[in-house]
Amino acid sequence: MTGSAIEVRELTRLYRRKGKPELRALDRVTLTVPRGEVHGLLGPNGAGKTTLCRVLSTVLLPSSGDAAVLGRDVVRQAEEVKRLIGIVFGGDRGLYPRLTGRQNLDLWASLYGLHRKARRVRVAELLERMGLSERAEERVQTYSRGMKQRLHLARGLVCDPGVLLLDEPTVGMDPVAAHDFRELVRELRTGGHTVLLTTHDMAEAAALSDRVSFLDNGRLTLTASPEAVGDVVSSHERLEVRGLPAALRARVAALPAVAAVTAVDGDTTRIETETPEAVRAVLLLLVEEGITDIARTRPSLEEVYLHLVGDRGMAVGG
Ligand SMILES: Nc1ncnc2c1ncn2[C@@H]1O[C@H](COP(=O)(O)OP(=O)(O)OP(=O)(O)O)[C@@H](O)[C@H]1O
Repeated sequence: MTGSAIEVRELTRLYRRKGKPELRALDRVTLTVPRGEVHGLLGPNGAGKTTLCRVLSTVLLPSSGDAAVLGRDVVRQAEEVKRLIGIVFGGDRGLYPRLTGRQNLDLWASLYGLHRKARRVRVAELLERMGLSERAEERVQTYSRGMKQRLHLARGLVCDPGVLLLDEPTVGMDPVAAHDFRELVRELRTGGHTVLLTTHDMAEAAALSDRVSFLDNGRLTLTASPEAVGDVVSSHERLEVRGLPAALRARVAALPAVAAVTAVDGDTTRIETETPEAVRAVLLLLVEEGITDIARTRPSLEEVYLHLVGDRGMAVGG
């Protein structure tokens, strides 16, 4: 395979389930992430993001297709791949709560075969970088979620990996902790690391990523720069109209490229459109019918994301 950081070709992963048909968690996924890129992998719950991370980190075997990290095949060269990647999961998984922050990192570094002296230096350096030095001698169970997550990131960086897999790293964090964490990811990118960031937070992906991909039901539906995602956003608009009679509501809903017409409250109707022409057509019709109480707004990134993935994406932001 090529010199890309991550190269995935026609990757399929099935899960066998008792008494049910096999579940296709990844369905012929093809993705190339060049070295030094922060790549956002977006998708609703169950889209297959974690499965892809697991295959890349050699924990799960592909059912078919290929995946390589820094040119090493995840199946045939699994041991090499393990040394080239760092994995950071959201939540509490993988930390020992009764050990201190320093002990956790030291343990991890010893698993990577770092000797005592090198370990001490590396662990101190990472604690400092993550802003955890002051609390390093305290048990992890006393840490806030944001601190745990920074410790996770430090753990992922112990072996100075070329490729970092961040799986929902800011899930459950308060906004300040999430902001600080994102700053760290930006620093990593400046330092030349390649990052695959899985998230269902579209705004986070857009803020951090050079490119983003959308995974839905195991299929990769789109890979684009966040700016291009912005184009998707700007082609969607939302009108909020007061006093729209039911008969007129039905006529609006029947116009081409009108995505949704929903009641917001007793008197307000929300009309979502997918093209600039649709906005014009709706406005013309409303004005013709004497309806003038209309507000135009842009949907949030999350809302566009919902459009892309449908109601399977209802857990967005959750
Ligand atoms: N060990 C397993 N056995 C059977 N099905 C599984 C297993 N692990 C995951 N799945 C299923 O595979 C699909 C993809 O799951 P995966 O965890 O990769 O999604 P995800 O995008 O990471 O979701 P989330 O955002 O909820 O973490 C889901 O339908 C899930 O229920």
